[in-house]
Amino acid sequence: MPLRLPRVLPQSHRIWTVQLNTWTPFLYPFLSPGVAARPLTPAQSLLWCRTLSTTIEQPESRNDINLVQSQSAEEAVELVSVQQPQHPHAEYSTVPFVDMQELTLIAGSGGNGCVSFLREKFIPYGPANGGNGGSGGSIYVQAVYGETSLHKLSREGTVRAKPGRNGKGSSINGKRGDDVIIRVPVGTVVREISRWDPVGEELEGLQDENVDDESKQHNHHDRWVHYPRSAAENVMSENFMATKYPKTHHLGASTMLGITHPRKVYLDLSKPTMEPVLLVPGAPGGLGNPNFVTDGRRRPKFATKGGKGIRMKLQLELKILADIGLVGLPNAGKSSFLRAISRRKARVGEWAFTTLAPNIGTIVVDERHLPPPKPGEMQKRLPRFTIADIPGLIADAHLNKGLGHGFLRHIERAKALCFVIDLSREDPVEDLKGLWREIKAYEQGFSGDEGGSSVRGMMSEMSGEKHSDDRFIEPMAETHEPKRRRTPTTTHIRFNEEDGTFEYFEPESGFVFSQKPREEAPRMTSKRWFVIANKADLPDTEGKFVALQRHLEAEKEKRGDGEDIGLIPISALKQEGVESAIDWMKSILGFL
Ligand SMILES: Nc1nc2c(ncn2[C@@H]2O[C@H](COP(=O)(O)OP(=O)(O)OP(=O)(O)O)[C@@H](O)[C@H]2O)c(=O)[nH]1
Ligand SMILES: [Mg+2]
Repeated sequence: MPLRLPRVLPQSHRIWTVQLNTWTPFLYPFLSPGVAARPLTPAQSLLWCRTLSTTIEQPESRNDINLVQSQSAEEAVELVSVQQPQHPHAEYSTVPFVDMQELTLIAGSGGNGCVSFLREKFIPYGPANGGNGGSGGSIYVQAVYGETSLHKLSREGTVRAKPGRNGKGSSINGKRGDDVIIRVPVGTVVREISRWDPVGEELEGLQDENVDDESKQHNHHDRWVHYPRSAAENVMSENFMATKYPKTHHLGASTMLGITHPRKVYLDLSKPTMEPVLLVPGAPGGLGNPNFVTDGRRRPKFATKGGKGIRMKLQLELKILADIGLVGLPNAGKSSFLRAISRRKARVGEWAFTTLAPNIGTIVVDERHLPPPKPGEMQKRLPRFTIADIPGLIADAHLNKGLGHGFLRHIERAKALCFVIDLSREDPVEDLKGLWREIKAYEQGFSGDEGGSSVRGMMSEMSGEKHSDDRFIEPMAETHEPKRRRTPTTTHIRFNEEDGTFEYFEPESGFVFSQKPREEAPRMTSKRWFVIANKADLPDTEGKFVALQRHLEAEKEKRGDGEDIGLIPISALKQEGVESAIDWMKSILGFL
């Protein structure tokens, strides 16, 4: 009878040590060319089975690791190479991550005006009563908590607002087209690339917000109007148009856009926005024939067509907001460290570039148990801070080596940088210097990828600008959905003017939290920073730690401000020393 081998081993019997000479040829034939060509004989298969049944089972906890290690010197040697944690796949977050996205917006076209006359018995030539066309829907953007990536938008490519309906007889005006609100994560920068009038020609004569021109930067907000939704509606309302811009109806949508957005759109949504902010206004509707009645022309037999919706191409760039950013070479143990100090299940692997997208871990500073809120009261949120783990940097990352240094944008606004250094590497001091070189190259906007550099330079120049009305937001909402209501909803998030906090409702838990708005972030090289010397559990790392210590003392001398640069030896794997690392973070962020 042929021997049947189990195809998948049960989880509890995962192999930790194996006798290479018996099963390697079976799984990895290329490792042993002599045996590779031959299939296993039943006797060999039997031997392989027996080997499996006598292997050491995967320990369930770290204590078990120690137990197993202490069994015998020989087994311990074999275990050294395999004692890395094996996290089940289910632990890893699978939410896709997109931090750069281009979008084309198409505002709604206006409905046509109607030609109609009153028809009633005994009134042979009734007056004109054609309704106006409804204006097209506008497109707005709103930054909300609860969104973490631009991936929902990446499915879209083009966002269209609904067109206005045509006017009807009996003076019935056409319905307005529904608006669209694009919801983006807090930390998104919105930048206009180009806009087209409905005929398809690019609009000219628009001035870019140019970083070279310093005077422009300084009073950027004095001259640059970003309309919150209510103001935008006012601007677009018929009365406003009729009184201030009587010819707008005839000039069409591009004139309207020229009024609402005289310059290219540049929005730095580093805080939640109270109201959706206007990106492109819907085109005005056409006028019905009563608008053209004059003394000499009592019964005009014409009306105007609605304007065509304007198009705008945008670039959205997400810069995740975290209080502390982890910077390190691949494999330094950044994700292991994040795992050790927070509940974030970041993927850990013994190969470079395990992390391909940023992970954010949250640390609750004070673990007190807060009593549930009394009826009508809000639950206060415990003080907390966030840490961003980004993919590793390698030397010359700014020349697009490895994953490049683009992920640094996610820690650009962090309050402090935490360098994670691997003590098992040859020269940790040189590693630290290399990381600084990359950070400086990033700050100078130097990038191997041509397209990104100027944008990045521009954005880092402009980051930190304040935006006006950031008070009410809706978290956890659909990325964009047609908005039927005309007034913004204010139930989910409220800005508490007294203590300067945002209070917001978390639908899942039913709790209401409050959070302080973020302060301005310092530039990369002027941020506070400290070093975590990881893998201190490995032998022969003391000398390297001392060398690192000397280097930082010399740096402190150079800086001359007398402030210590933190250097904390830890083992992220064994969770040793991580408490001091957390304390250091707390003190930097002002929690201690
Ligand atoms: N001995 C020892 N190994 C560690 C320690 N911390 C992490 N490691 C191992 O180092 C390897 C890399 O760990 P990761 O946390 O994935 O490193 P990373 O810096 O996130 O790597 P990338 O995501 O590739 O940039 C894994 O095999 C870890 O188990 C430690 O304190 N001691
Ligand atoms: Mg990682």
